[in-house]
Amino acid sequence: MKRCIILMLDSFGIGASADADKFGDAGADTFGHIAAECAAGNGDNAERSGTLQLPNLAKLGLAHAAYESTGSFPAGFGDNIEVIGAYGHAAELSSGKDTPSGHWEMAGVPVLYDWGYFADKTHSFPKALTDEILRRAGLPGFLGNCHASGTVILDELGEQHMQTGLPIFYTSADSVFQIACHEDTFGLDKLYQLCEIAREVLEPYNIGRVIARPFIGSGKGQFERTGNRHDYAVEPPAKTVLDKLKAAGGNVISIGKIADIYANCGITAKVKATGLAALFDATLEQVNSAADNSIVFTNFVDFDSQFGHRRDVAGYAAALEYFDARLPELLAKLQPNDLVILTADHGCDPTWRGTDHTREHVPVIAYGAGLPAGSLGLRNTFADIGQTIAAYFELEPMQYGSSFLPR
Ligand SMILES: O=P(O)(O)O[C@H]1O[C@H](CO)[C@@H](O)[C@H]1O
Ligand SMILES: [Mn+2]
Ligand SMILES: [Mn+2]
Repeated sequence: MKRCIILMLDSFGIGASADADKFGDAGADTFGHIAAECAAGNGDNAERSGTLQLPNLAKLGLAHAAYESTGSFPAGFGDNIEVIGAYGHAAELSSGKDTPSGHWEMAGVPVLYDWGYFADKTHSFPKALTDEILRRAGLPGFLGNCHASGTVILDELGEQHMQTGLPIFYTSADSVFQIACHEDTFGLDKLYQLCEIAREVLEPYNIGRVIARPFIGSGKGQFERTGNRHDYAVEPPAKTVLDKLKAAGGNVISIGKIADIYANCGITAKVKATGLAALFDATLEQVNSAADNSIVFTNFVDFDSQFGHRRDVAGYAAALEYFDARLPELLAKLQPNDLVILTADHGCDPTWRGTDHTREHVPVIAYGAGLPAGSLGLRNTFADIGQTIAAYFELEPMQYGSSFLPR
């Protein structure tokens, strides 16, 4: 029986990579800075306090991977534990530090071209673009037209949106066109239709994702984004290891955002879940039932969207501790030959300036399938994971990456 369980901790970087300076991210370290802030007493909230405690992740090799990435153990972690997993840190080959690039590269397909970006912080979108979207949607105008944090812009423009019915268009340092609309006053279906129009009109602009950002609430300070977020990604530029397993008759079970991020390519089943707890529950359920030749692939988006982009150190720490506490439940469900991979798609250091992603190494933790415990060292591309998965399922090798599975 062969099953691979991929746990993608969205944004959980473990230290700046050699090329981080090109992104303004030299010194960023999502894991290290969260641990340092917690140890300094700056990571307390209603749910947690004090030093960051991740005993189960550390046992798999997470802290050792961070040590090899940065040259020091994160505060509160050390060499005083027996590591049972194979652990490494991987640099990104793709030119961007965005979610699709990180996910596709992990699955064997780095993005070596540049995405289109809306670089201007204000008046971000070309008039011809927004005119065409509005014309096709039959709307008289729009709000926003800037770089923004998706929660801050709701406080700024949410009420005006409810009064006027005009959608909020915004972007960020990522290759994204985001549309925020109220679920009740604008309507969810109308928002999805608008996003589909935008996806079409954006074709020549080479933008990675259009994202529907529905929200609810009555006014400033009350608005909340809902789990009905939907990402409209372009398709990966080549076949990923997911496509290859699907073509070979295997199962690829998406939990959470995975199917959206791969534009449904290589996916055979989709499970929706919102929030860290529900995503973890859904993962356990699928690990219970997944057949031979399956990938169970979960994106834990909250680390990124709720805490990394929100620059919420305590929230990020609490979420990590929650994930860590539940990890033994997953390990207890594994079949003898199952392979667990724990990784991330980029960093999003909550102590860093701004609200964008950070260019970092990601953890490469592999456990099971007869892999010996110990260091996998620096991996030059996230695609080493995809190549490993291809080797595990005895699929034809991917173009990029080297497998770390013992032969
Ligand atoms: O601030 P919010 O809307 O969460 O946006 C974040 O989420 C988007 C997709 O990752 C990026 O554009 C990033 O800036
Ligand atoms: Mn991401
Ligand atoms: Mn993000």
